[in-house]
Amino acid sequence: MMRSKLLSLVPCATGPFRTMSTTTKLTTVEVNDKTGIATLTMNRPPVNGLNLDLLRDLRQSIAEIEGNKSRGLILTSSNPTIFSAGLDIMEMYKPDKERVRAFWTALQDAWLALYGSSVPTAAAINGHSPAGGCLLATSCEYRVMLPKFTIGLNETKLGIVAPMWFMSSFLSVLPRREAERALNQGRMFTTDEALQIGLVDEAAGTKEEALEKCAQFIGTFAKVNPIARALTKQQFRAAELEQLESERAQDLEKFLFFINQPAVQKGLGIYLESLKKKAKN
Ligand SMILES: CCCCCCCC/C=C\C/C=C/C(=O)SCCNC(=O)CCNC(=O)[C@H](O)C(C)(C)COP(=O)(O)OP(=O)(O)OC[C@H]1O[C@@H](n2cnc3c(N)ncnc32)[C@H](O)[C@@H]1OP(=O)(O)O
Repeated sequence: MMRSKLLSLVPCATGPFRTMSTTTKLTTVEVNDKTGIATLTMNRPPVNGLNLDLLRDLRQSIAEIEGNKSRGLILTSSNPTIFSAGLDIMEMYKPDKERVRAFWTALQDAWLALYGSSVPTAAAINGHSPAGGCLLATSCEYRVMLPKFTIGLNETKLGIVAPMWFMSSFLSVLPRREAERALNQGRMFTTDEALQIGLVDEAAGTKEEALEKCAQFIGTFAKVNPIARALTKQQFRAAELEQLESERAQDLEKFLFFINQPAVQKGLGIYLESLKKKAKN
């Protein structure tokens, strides 16, 4: 994919300074040359639905951030009210056989890249973050969320089951008892509830404040040996990463089998209709 490079002047909390910015249609990477922190912004209107292209783009941007020696990665959204609406249901509803395989493989790749990233990661959750959106946020090491939005793994409410590795990310943030209950209920948490339970680490009043708090978190590693930090993080996350790495073919087949069940297709169709009806009103 062609990626246009440009240098731009952007305002930020500590004043305007130069950032190196790489833009594709679906994500933007901006590296602040003072802090060395990269901001990875999802930009797929209307709701940052995670489709094949966005997932591939995310993975490519994560690799680029690791390759350019950034000091950390902040994941956020260009949409002022939606971090990500999760997986694009259109990829799973009446799917094309080859595309849906590529889609799930791209999701596995994106998760492995983000959860296993060697750089410190934080999510500035500047909007709603259901299901796959929550997966991305909980794959990061730190979360800062803006008020009056919701976050959670709501899969059971859609009649689908969050795979084990979705649960792994959730479990790396929440105590097992809370995680199990929330997943079984398909519960969406408000910002206040998420803060209270520990699903997010901090609340912020504005996106700028959220980005600043994420940068402060990444700054806490300034005096830590980066190789020791990265290896320590990898050791913590190795079991979950290895599990998906070793079972990804079976995971794909399980997904395909599940998603092709007539009852699941029917449920997704009804859910899509309800979303579209709501959007019209
Ligand atoms: C035994 C083991 C078996 C293992 C099998 C594994 C199977 C597991 C498979 C998958 C796991 C699934 C993970 C997911 O992420 S599923 C997606 C879940 N997401 C949601 O439920 C969110 C749905 N969306 C919303 O709640 C809202 O849209 C919102 C809060 C994000 C934003 O609200 P608002 O700003 O009011 O926008 P609209 O609702 O009006 O939406 C605008 C537009 O976008 C469409 N849309 C919204 N979300 C999605 C989506 N996730 N996918 C596709 N399209 C979406 C919506 O329909 C509107 O469209 P329009 O009418 O054409 O404009």
